[in-house]
Order: sequence, then structure tokens, then C-alpha cells
Amino acid sequence: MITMDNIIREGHPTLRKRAEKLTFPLSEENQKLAHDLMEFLENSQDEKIAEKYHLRAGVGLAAPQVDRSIRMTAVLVPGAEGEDPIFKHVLVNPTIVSESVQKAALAEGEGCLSVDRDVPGYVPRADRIKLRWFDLDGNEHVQRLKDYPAIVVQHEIDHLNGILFFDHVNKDNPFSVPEGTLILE
Ligand SMILES: O=C(O)C[C@@H](Cc1ccccc1)[C@H](O)SCc1ccccc1
Ligand code: NI
Repeated sequence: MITMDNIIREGHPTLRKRAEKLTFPLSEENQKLAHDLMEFLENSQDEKIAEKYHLRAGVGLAAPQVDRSIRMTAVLVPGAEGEDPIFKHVLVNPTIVSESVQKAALAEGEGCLSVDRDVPGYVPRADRIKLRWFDLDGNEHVQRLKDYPAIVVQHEIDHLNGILFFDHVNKDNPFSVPEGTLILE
């Protein structure tokens, strides 16, 4: 299982690389990695398991964060208590095929499992995206996302491109955003 010890931190060169596209069929190793990335998110969102293994809660984990520079990320956006997840997929070779001009940013800013410090400020991202990805069998999927799920997926795709959330924070005024940006509570 993946624990925090497997997650590389800010300053590790892999976090700043552009990850390599995958070809199908996926290797056994990469199929196992896909499972392990999603398992980490499930564990990190389970109070008992997270406490037992000292896991930070996560809604996304990209392969580069465990030092595997390939275009694969798990995303697990939970639904309400006892409800199905809002978005639960391992994305292979994800791309944003289109996005809204309108931006959105989380009111509480963003964090990252690979960044062990608080970086205050808004992270402006597209509020709505049209996402295309391949599943582990190589089937293509296309789905529109908006607000929080869209923010999470953009955060994870950034990891595949060597981008960290604080790269988007305005250096001069961290709490300034482009006009019309939605601040999501
Ligand atoms: O480091 C990662 O990629 C996982 C991040 C993803 C993320 C952070 C902020 C905004 C969108 C996505 C972790 O999930 S950060 C911890 C967290 C946990 C639950 C809810 C929000 C953030
Ligand atoms: Ni992150």
C-alpha cells in the first residue's frame, strides 16, 4: 500500500517533469500502480485507516507524486455521507479538451500532499472543463466537470505537467483573482 513515505515532496525533480504518455495495454506494474493510487485515496478518506497509517486526506494522487513520471492520476471526490462518490476514476493520459473562460478558486485555497507547507492565496482555475481520458482498458471517456471536481482534476493534471498549485497564486497579491472569478466556499 502507498503511505506518506512513498509520496515525494517539493524540491524533488520528478515533481517538475512533464510525465510520459502511456500506451495500451498497460503493463502489470502500471495496472498495480493505478490500483495503489486509488487505494491510497480510499484509505486516506477512511478515518480509522488514515489515523492508523498517518495518512493525509487526499482527493487526488498523481503518479509523479510517488516518483513515477507517467500520465496517470487517481481522483476520488466523495459524495455526501453514505452517498456514491461524485467522481471516482483513474485517469490515463487525461486531457482538457475545452474549458470555460470563467475562472473559479477555492475560498480556502489549495494544499498538496507533496507540499509540506501552507501557501495562502487563491488558485484561479477554469470553473468548467471538458475532460477526456482513457481507463485502464484503454477505453476513451469524455465528461464535463464544474466547480470542485473540475478544480481537483486540474490540480492533478497539473502534476502530470510539472506544475504545483502555488505556481498559480499571484505573487504580488495572493488573494487577487481575474475579474469574474467564482470563489467556491
Ligand atoms: O496533492 C494532491 O494532488 C492531492 C490534493 C488535491 C487537491 C488539493 C486542493 C484542491 C484540489 C485538489 C489533496 O487532496 S490536498 C488535501 C485535501 C483533502 C481533501 C479535500 C481537499 C484537499
Ligand atoms: Ni498536489
